[in-house]
Amino acid sequence: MQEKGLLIVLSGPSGVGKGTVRKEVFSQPDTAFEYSISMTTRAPREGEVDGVDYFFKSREEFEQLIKEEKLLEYAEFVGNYYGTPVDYVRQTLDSGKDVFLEIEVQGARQVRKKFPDGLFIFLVPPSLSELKNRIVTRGTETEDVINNRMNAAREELEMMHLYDYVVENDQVDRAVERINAIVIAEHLRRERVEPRYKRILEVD
Ligand SMILES: Nc1ncnc2c1ncn2[C@@H]1O[C@H](COP(=O)(O)OP(=O)(O)OP(=O)(O)O)[C@@H](O)[C@H]1O
Ligand SMILES: Nc1nc2c(ncn2[C@@H]2O[C@H](COP(=O)(O)O)[C@@H](O)[C@H]2O)c(=O)[nH]1
Repeated sequence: MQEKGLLIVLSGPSGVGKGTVRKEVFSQPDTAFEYSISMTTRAPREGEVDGVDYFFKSREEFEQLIKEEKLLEYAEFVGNYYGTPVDYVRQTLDSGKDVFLEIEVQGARQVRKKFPDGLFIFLVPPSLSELKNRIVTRGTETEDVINNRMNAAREELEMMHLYDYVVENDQVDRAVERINAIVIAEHLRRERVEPRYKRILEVD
């Protein structure tokens, strides 16, 4: 029987660098994870592409997806819906590949209930002031939205004890190294060799 893949959930407060770290993980040529593209009702930011960054949906379309139980989890975050397509995640895990979700904390809690054996990683900033600095510097949010996201961040940081690992995003490359090391260790703990390392065991 095909061994199932590992569900890896990267979460943390808005602006901590989840998207940046995730993009760096996926820019590595030997990455062994499949990224699950989320659905959202948020308007695309400059440069964002439908089907690459998100599947952009109207509120009506999103609520229909909820009704049809097409989402593994969903949450309303600072006025917009975000959710993970369930069929993609289940099919990819069943094919033996690891799936990587980058989602906020309410959604991560829902996933934990459905996938208690998933690997849950919480990304933290070096400090709250650095977190604010990162959201402000990104330049994508209005002052009101920044304040709402900072208020949400304080509550979200209190959830870090619910995760398997906490990773500080002081520098992107260091955070990526830590995440890769955690995934390798988790595969070994579960007595599986991560697919990208199987070649080392191949006999010449
Ligand atoms: N280690 C880091 N050091 C300095 N700046 C960083 C670091 N990681 C990310 N950033 C910057 O912080 C800003 C926020 O990063 P990013 O958009 O990846 O955060 P996020 O957690 O995905 O946010 P959101 O949850 O709002 O989508 C970006 O401008 C990014 O370039
Ligand atoms: N619960 C979910 N949260 C998600 C999903 N996809 C992204 N996100 C998170 O939403 C916030 C805001 O994202 P932004 O792109 O508007 O800055 C951020 O924390 C994302 O990680 C999802 O499918 N489910």
